[in-house]
Amino acid sequence: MSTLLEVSGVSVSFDGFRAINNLSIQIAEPELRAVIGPNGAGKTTFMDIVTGKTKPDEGRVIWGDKSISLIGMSESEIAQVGIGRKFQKPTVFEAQTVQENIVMALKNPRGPFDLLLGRKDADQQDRVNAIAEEIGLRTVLDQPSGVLSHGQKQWLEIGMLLAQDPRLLLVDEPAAGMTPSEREHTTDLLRRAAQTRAVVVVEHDMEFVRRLNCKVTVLHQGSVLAEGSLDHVTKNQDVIDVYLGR
Ligand SMILES: Nc1ncnc2c1ncn2[C@@H]1O[C@H](COP(=O)(O)OP(=O)(O)OP(=O)(O)O)[C@@H](O)[C@H]1O
Repeated sequence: MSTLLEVSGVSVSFDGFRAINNLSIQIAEPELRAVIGPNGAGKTTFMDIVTGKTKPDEGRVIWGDKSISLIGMSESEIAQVGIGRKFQKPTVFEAQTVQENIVMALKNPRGPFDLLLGRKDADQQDRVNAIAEEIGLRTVLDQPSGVLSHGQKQWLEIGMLLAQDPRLLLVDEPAAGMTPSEREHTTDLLRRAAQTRAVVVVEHDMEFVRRLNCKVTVLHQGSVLAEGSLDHVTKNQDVIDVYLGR
């Protein structure tokens, strides 16, 4: 396991308010990490900084084996180095089938060179099938995405991100609005995805975080308040005071 992402001493202020305050977080590859914390702790802003949406006032964001700085890179450049982000609301193309949605998202869809080189449609279909299998939507590949349940749409969007083959996947509150069995499927899916890549999940639902069974980072006022196993951080008195005890 080596460090994939190193956020170090990062601060950012909005109109004089320090939303992120000397934040340092390291994510390994592969790793599954949960980020929790009270409203306004800076969880979304942390993801905004990693994806280039928000530029920090100070600090370093270092990526990959070559230790490149993500600061100064555009959002699309950052996506291209291998960082995918799933927002809370699913944004699948509802009129398109599950199959078509996954094909559209594939990193290297079949192009003119495939024809020249004699690569077959079957390669692409194998990839679509593998992703559909991984997200549990193999049996609904031909259905329009609009008819899927909320949970299925979330999985499809995760599948579309996996089709991009990211090295780091950032996932914002995946369990929101899901039924208990959909949550269970989602934890299994994320745990599987994190066997070969880094997956960072922001989530408020403690039962969901427990099922993820991974290292947890607790943010508070833009800094790391505690880090370790869920049992370790939930015993921390500061965490109880600012988050769990409320
Ligand atoms: N663009 C912005 N302009 C001004 N203030 C902002 C902006 N983005 C975030 N903030 C403030 O920064 C702080 C951290 O916000 P952030 O959304 O990162 O917290 P969060 O931990 O994701 O909260 P939640 O759990 O409610 O989603 C909040 O006080 C928020 O109001």
